[in-house]
Amino acid sequence: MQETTISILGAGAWGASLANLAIANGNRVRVWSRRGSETLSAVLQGADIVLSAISMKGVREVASQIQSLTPSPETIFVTATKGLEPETIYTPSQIWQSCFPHHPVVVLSGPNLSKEIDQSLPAATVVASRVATAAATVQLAFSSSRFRVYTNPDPVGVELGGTLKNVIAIASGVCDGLHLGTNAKAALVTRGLTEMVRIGNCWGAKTETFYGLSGLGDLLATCNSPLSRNYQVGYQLAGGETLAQILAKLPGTAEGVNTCQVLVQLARQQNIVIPITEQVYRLLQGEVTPQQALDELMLRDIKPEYN
Ligand SMILES: NC(=O)C1=CN([C@@H]2O[C@H](COP(=O)(O)OP(=O)(O)OC[C@H]3O[C@@H](n4cnc5c(N)ncnc54)[C@H](OP(=O)(O)O)[C@@H]3O)[C@@H](O)[C@H]2O)C=CC1
Ligand SMILES: O=C(CO)COP(=O)(O)O
Repeated sequence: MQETTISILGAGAWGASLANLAIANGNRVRVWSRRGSETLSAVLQGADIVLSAISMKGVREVASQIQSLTPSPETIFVTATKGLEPETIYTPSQIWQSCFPHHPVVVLSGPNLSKEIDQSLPAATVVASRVATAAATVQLAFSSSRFRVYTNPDPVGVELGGTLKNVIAIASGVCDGLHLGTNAKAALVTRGLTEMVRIGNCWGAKTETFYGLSGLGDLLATCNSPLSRNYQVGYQLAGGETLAQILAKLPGTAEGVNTCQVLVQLARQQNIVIPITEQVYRLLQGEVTPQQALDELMLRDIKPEYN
């Protein structure tokens, strides 16, 4: 296998898992963390691929720092973050691309609960870019018998699948926490996917992308797994804990909490109908109880399934 030099930014759960996958494939891998001893400049030296697994709140800051280091024009930037920037409503790949307009940017996203990947359980993911050769390079660097990597030409669609499903995963945690049953869960996930497509189309994402691994695939994984931090937030809200209590003890980042706020702001500006996301927002704000949110959704005006 061709040896590639990969610099991974962020030594959280997902950064560490991706580093291990890349090392196992024989790549030269360096990991940067703001808490570590190595400088960003040293870790980026000679990198063919710079992969960011930084949580949303740190992406802009780190991308700006790298701008001043003028990386080689061949460097491929890969983003594995699943969130939205509140001030600009940019996705992480849009931030990277705006900071590095002449570099290829690749999105890596899929049903990839890091704890399962750390146990070497099989998983699949998607690497998406407008630059097909860049996606192929990343595919080759990460593909193995336990991690199957597909390419895709719709980066924003792939990225939004991973980002938008986090809000539905919170709702799914509530659904299971209230013991609403399998029919309710199926309805929630299916109508959640409809909301994801509706929002995604505003960004110009392709509808079909949401029916792939990075959309439906990741939706199924996170809506059905207690390993998902977003699911855990919903489950614990259903148990009567406050958001502040839950976040204080949550292991790592639940991006869906901030994503939900950004989506509601966008939907209100652009008249997009996203009732599940609206109810998750109201629940996170403490404006409704889980039972009230459920009643609001069930008692909406009756309508055709598609319109
Ligand atoms: N865990 C998973 O299963 C998966 C996670 N993701 C996505 O990957 C992203 C990271 O998730 P995860 O690793 O689980 O989260 P963690 O909370 O475990 O790690 C977040 C990482 O981001 C770093 N970070 C945050 N803010 C800054 C900043 N301002 N400057 C530098 N570094 C910063 C943290 O550094 P520090 O430790 O110093 O705070 C940490 O290394 C999220 O967007 C998540 O949705 C995607 C797929 C799977
Ligand atoms: O995105 C993920 C799996 O694909 C991880 O989900 P959580 O961030 O909810 O843990």
